Amino acid sequence: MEHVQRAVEARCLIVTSVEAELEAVKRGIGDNERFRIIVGGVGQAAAAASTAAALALGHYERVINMGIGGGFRGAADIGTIVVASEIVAADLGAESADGFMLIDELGFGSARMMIDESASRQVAAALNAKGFAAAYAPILTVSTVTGTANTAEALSARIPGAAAEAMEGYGVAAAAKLMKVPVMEIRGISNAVGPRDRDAWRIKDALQALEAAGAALTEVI
Ligand SMILES: O=C(O)c1cccc(C(=O)CC[C@H]2O[C@@H](n3cnc4c(=O)[nH]cnc43)[C@H](O)[C@@H]2O)c1
Repeated sequence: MEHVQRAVEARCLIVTSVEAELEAVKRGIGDNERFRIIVGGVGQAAAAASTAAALALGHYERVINMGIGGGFRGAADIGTIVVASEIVAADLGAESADGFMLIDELGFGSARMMIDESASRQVAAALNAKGFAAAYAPILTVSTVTGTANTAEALSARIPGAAAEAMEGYGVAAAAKLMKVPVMEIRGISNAVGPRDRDAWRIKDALQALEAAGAALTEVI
């Protein structure tokens, strides 16, 4: 009888913004066919389009948005990792005389995307067990990198407990939701959220954190 050997299908789709992030995650994951990593571009629109296209063309059990991100002071230091407990579109809404209104208040769905809680908690725990500081907390998706203390404070007040911000999570999560696939977001922290100082970004530290997160994924997923 003819023996038919099926190629191992990637079960998990990982979406980064740029090539350097992909390479860092790849170093952590190693030669593991269960994971496929793509560069989805910067910003929610690029990330959503790339993720939706990949999910339409392949079968995946889960999607993970990974990359570097800004950490809120007192919640996530540079070089640490934040695993999202929820993904929040923090600047999607409307301004009013009474303050900012998230899309929930406008009646257009929710700014909050549920994540795969069990797997996310396990990844954070696995990282902490290995000595890498990993918080399990809300990650904000913003269209503009925060560049002032005022905006950092406003975002912290808007979403209590937020530990990090980045620019793609909500877009990836929107595509995953459409395709009914569980989603996660993991960020290696490169900079503090607040007054803009690009020279102070520690990208190497953040990419090393991402590498550790990639390795932890192979133990949990
Ligand atoms: O210059 C490099 O070598 C380099 C290497 C890896 C990544 C980058 C990026 O600039 C990635 C852009 C990506 O970063 C996220 N990000 C990082 N910090 C913040 C922040 O404070 N607020 C919002 N987003 C942040 C974001 O998701 C961008 O897509 C450069």
